[in-house]
Amino acid sequence: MAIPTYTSRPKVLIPEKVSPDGLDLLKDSFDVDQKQGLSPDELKSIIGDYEALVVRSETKVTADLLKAAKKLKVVARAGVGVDNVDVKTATSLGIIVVNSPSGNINAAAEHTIALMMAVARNVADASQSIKAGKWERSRLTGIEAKGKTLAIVGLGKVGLTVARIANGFGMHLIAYDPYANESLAAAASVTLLPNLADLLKQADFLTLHTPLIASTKGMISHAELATMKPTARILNVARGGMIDEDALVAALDAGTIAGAGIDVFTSEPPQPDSSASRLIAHPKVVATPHLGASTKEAQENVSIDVCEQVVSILSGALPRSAVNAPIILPEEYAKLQPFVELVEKMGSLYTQHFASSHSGSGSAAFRTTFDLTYEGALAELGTTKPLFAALVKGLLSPISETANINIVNAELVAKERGILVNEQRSRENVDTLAYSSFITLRARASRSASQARPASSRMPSSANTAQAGTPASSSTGGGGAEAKEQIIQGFVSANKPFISRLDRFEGEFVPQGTLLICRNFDSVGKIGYVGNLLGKAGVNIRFMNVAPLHNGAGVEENGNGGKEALMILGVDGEVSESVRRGLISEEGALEASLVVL
Ligand SMILES: NC(=O)C1=CN([C@@H]2O[C@H](COP(=O)(O)OP(=O)(O)OC[C@H]3O[C@@H](n4cnc5c(N)ncnc54)[C@H](O)[C@@H]3O)[C@@H](O)[C@H]2O)C=CC1
Ligand SMILES: O=C(O)C(=O)COP(=O)(O)O
Repeated sequence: MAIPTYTSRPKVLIPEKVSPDGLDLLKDSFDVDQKQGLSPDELKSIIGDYEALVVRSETKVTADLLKAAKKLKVVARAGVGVDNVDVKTATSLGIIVVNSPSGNINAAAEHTIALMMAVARNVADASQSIKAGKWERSRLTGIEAKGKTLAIVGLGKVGLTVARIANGFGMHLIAYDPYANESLAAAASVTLLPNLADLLKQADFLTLHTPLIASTKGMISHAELATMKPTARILNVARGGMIDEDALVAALDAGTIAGAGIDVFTSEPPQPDSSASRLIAHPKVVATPHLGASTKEAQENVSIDVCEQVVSILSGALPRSAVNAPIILPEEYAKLQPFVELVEKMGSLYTQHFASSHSGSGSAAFRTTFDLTYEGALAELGTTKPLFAALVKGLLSPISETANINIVNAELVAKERGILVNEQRSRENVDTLAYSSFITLRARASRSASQARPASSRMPSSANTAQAGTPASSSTGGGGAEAKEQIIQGFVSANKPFISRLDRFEGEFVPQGTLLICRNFDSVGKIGYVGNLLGKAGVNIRFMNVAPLHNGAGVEENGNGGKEALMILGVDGEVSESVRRGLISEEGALEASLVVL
């Protein structure tokens, strides 16, 4: 991701109660709007103004909402579960979803223990009874945790923390989790069982700590409850949909389950007459309104955790806990950042300079294969995902409105557009060059004669290379019908990207601003001719570089012995199509293309 540029301060929307500790981190650089109680329609109507959205579990971040969020770069979930976020749609739109995977673990585990003890000792019932002026010691006799079997489904972060606390109570601990870490389980004195059925039979207390996913949705229903001891008590501080609420109410009514402590429901807040409401109302149930993460400490943790990540993302850096993006170590990303800019420029230069000869943007009919070779120190890097994303972004940004391409969606977008990229690492040539790393982009477009198109079709308007009567096979931009290899090479020096080779021509230039790239025979008067014409058109030349042929490759000479070269002009002011065309003449250039980088 290149560092984003904003015309005004980016805006962050907080539609739920999030601890101010994290929000303070945002306020220095961003406009932070806290707007609680918005309806889905109200949220949708304003989301288009925001670069970041920070939510907890109440806000439903649907596909509909995300599609209306034209500027959104990040959805930050101040908590663990992202089941209220349509991560798939966010991914396809290039929106990063981050969460706080460990900020509220302890709070959720302690709340589970609180519910377990409340259910074991009838705490809620006893409290209501005494407040009503009763003194019911006999009816409210409870059971002890010590010596009982606590059965844990999902031995992840919360499940293990519950196990460690329960171990101190002298409970017997068993768990079912096909993906659990065996040594962590053993260290917490938990015996892992191979299946759920065995676990359910032995449970005095059953507690659920998995995410709500296809394999856990409705995992405890009539059949499962029927296999449990009638004295068993059930706890759920994970997600509502994992227990069939109607089945649990029926088992509590029938006395085949003794009690339950429930924090999470299928509808939150519960709709009147819903299965969630019936469960909450049941006398054998201790219910809390999704309070697992609601401690001062946990809210501070998750708020700071996700707000730091929002700051990173909006500043062009990588988050540490992205749900839908590969994690890259910050130090590795820092090394890559200047090359990210270079590769994006190379991609954009390719599309603008070469695309007129074959659709470099990789439409279905013009499949182009790109080889990106990283040489030198870059060859040692662990990941090159940001470079891949930068190439896809660079290739497409001159011709597509969907500029929001990043490491989250680059692969998907490339696949959709038929862009094939092979990445290679090489240590060749390093010692012969002054800079320690450089990158070569080779593009091979293959198309059949039947796929040849009129010059105007699928052409980016800026990809305006034209030619002046020389053999097409030796051009740098426009070309004949045959598939050819095009090369762009670049390097970074003092954190600044440079292009060092453009096809058969070698010469350094900074890929920045508006450039006129002219191919011509290097002979007296050319520069004067071009300069004069641009001057008359009010176009100021900022710099000019001449790039001769690379290693004498494909030398062509005009009748007067003039060799081919590229003239690269950095210009200020608008270069009209007629001015560009005017550069192409006997006295001027053979080709001229205008690129904006
Ligand atoms: N009520 C609340 O306020 C809170 C609820 N939570 C919820 O608690 C749950 C657990 O959170 P963490 O422990 O942080 O997650 P985690 O990802 O660390 O652990 C989940 C565990 O479930 C296991 N698992 C996955 N599929 C399974 C299956 N089919 N059968 C058995 N085990 C399976 C995984 O292997 C993993 O070990 C999540 O649903 C989270 O949203 C977390 C914090 C607060
Ligand atoms: O972190 C989680 O998964 C939670 O369920 C906490 O939800 P909350 O942020 O309290 O709405």
